[in-house]
Amino acid sequence: MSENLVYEGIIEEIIFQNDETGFMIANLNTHEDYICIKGVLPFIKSGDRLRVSGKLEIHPIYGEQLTVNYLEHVKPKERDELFKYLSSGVIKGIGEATAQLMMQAFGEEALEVIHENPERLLEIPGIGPKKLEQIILSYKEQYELRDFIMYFQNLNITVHMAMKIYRKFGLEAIEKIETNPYILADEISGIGFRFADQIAQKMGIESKSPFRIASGIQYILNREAGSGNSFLGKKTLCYLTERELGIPGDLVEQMIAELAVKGDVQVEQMSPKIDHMPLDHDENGDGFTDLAVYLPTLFYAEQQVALKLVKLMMMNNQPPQTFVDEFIEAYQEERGILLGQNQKLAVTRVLESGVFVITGGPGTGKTTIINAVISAFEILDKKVLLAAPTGRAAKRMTEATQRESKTIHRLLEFQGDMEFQRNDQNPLEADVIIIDEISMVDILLMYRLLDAIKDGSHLILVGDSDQLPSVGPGSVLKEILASGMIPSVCLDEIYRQSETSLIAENAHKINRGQAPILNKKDKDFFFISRTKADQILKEIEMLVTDRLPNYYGFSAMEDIQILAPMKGTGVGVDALNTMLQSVLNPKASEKGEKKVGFKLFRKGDKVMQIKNNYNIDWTNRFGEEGKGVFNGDIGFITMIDEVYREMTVVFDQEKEVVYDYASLDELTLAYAVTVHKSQGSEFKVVIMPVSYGPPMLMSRNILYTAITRARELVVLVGDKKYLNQMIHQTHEERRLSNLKGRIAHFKNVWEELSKQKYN
Ligand SMILES: Nc1ncnc2c1ncn2[C@@H]1O[C@H](COP(=O)(O)OP(=O)(O)OP(=O)(O)O)[C@@H](O)[C@H]1O
Repeated sequence: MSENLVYEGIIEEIIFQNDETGFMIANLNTHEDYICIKGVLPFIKSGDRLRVSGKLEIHPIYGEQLTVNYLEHVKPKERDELFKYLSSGVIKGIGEATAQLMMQAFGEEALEVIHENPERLLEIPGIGPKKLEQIILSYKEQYELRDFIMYFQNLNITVHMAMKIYRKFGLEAIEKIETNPYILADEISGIGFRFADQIAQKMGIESKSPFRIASGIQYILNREAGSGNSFLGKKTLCYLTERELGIPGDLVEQMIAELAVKGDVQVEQMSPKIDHMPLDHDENGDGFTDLAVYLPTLFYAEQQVALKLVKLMMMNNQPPQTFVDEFIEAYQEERGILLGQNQKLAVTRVLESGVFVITGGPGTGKTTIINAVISAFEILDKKVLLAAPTGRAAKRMTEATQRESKTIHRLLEFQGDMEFQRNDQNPLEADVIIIDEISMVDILLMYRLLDAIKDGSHLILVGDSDQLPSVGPGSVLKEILASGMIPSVCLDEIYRQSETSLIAENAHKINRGQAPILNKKDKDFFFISRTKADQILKEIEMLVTDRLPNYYGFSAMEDIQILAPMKGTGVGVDALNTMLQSVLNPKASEKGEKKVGFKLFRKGDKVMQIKNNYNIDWTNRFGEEGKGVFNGDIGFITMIDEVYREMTVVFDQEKEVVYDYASLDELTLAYAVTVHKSQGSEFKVVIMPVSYGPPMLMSRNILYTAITRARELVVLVGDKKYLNQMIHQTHEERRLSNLKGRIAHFKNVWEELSKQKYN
């Protein structure tokens, strides 16, 4: 191993620099020699004097290079050097003439003056208050920000992340973090509690410190929100925090009370009617338990969603019944169809309701009703807007209605960082808003949507309540339906007639607990019996690499999606991805690769974004730019760049996104994905292994969601015993939220108030 070498010199030439990552290659003039240095060297400029240490390595093309592991700025030594430095333009606002005057006025103390008494610069002719401000700012950037980043580098925080911290807190960040490193977890997306905890340990923060406990509680509530829960019972919260932090429970309980007083959590009596974790039951086991603890954002969102739904429901203008009857007649004639009983009811009631929910499985006519409703409102001269939670769902809606449909984020003019241009101050200019795939909308997005809808508008929510719930917290669609307060129609008759398709029919059968029709000649629903994991894997490999592309013409990469109920196990997503990557995109010398933990990415791989990133930039081939890649978006790796430490992914064949290596944890291989992650997407072909797994994941809900993702073909590979198990396992994931209760509460309050008004 080569030893650490130290050099001092002036940066003569910058060969390469990436501002985002801080990575740089430069020539250092040591007066005796030129050394090529490289590494993460943020904010270095030509003319800087540095002391660097690192190891010498031989690059096959560029020869000797020093990989820097430590860097220190050294003040320019000689008068000449100082003048050269000041006049180089490194500090904005100081050019050659000003540098000359500064040297005359302050001599070798010139830099100290900028640093310690910058107002003395006003003595120099040509420097007024405005220029002084510019000089101070640029100097800060040159020196302080550089030291700031070095400070974070020592804590293993990347330049990218350090800049995020700087943008949030400014230079005071260091002081703040030294007082309470957990603010990083609270305030900076991308830094979780565990990482902040490691930093805290490095800094010697005590395990029972109040910051640690407070941050731990917020962490648990956030983690639970990530699994769908809007709140936690206090006992469960105490237990989980105690276990995570390894501290006594009474300290946690005390901190919950303190946080509640400060408004950092919201606490309310838990209703006996809502779901509980086992721990939340009281000793008598009668189900009436202690307190529900919410993160304030979730509490507020739940309250506001309930309130706004009730408001919209209570305020609306009804069209005359004659219009509705005549419209239905005309629509049926125009389309050459006879609407079913429930379909007619849906159209009629949508027109007279402020909020209306249309649910139904595949092929039950949801899109047909959306189209009818749009026509009716347009005849009534109402402005209609359409949206769906994902890009794919919005695209499908556009195709089905021949009208523009946007993602909800776009509709609300998303600005990044959970900021939306459309809100109660600047509501959507529409009389009617129709949202498809509502089962995917979580409570936070629902709140943002409702916030931007004017009182008196019509809101129509369309979806399939048998799909899995949203990835984010809450169970919006199910709770709205369960409240029994918001008008809705469930379409239950299948209209999709097809000689060859069994997908919709089987989906409905499965939903009723009946066995699906399998393996009929010339149909689109197959089951291949294999019992052992390696046989299932082999069969899937053959289908993807040979039979489906060669005999049916499906593209293995674009058309076929493998869905699996779980990640682990012999036929889980991880095992499938390893196998499929090796056969569909094998290693080759010209393909770049990047390993992140256990994950290996290779140029050409199919990948999926696994969390919402509202701030990441994309560009497309038309030069358009935008922000945001969302949980479940699928794309392909087109470039892995070791020098820039970046990976480029193209989503939807057009949106190009560049990922810094530091954010590769937002991606995963996607030859196979979990059924949960596939929600809201559709694929031509779905293949699913059906094998042993935990009962929670071997459920009807998962099977139903998986097969309803397929447009043209479903192939299940596995053991019939487990297929039957899935059809009969109706246990659903339990989510802690109380939208239902709040809707009922606000409706009662509204009715009471209305009565008082008229008495
Ligand atoms: N009353 C009806 N009479 C005849 N055909 C109908 C009727 N309602 C719907 N259809 C037809 O049934 C098919 C499925 O309807 P539609 O696409 O509206 O259902 P969907 O619930 O939106 O389905 P999916 O959710 O699977 O997209 C379409 O071809 C549609 O034209």
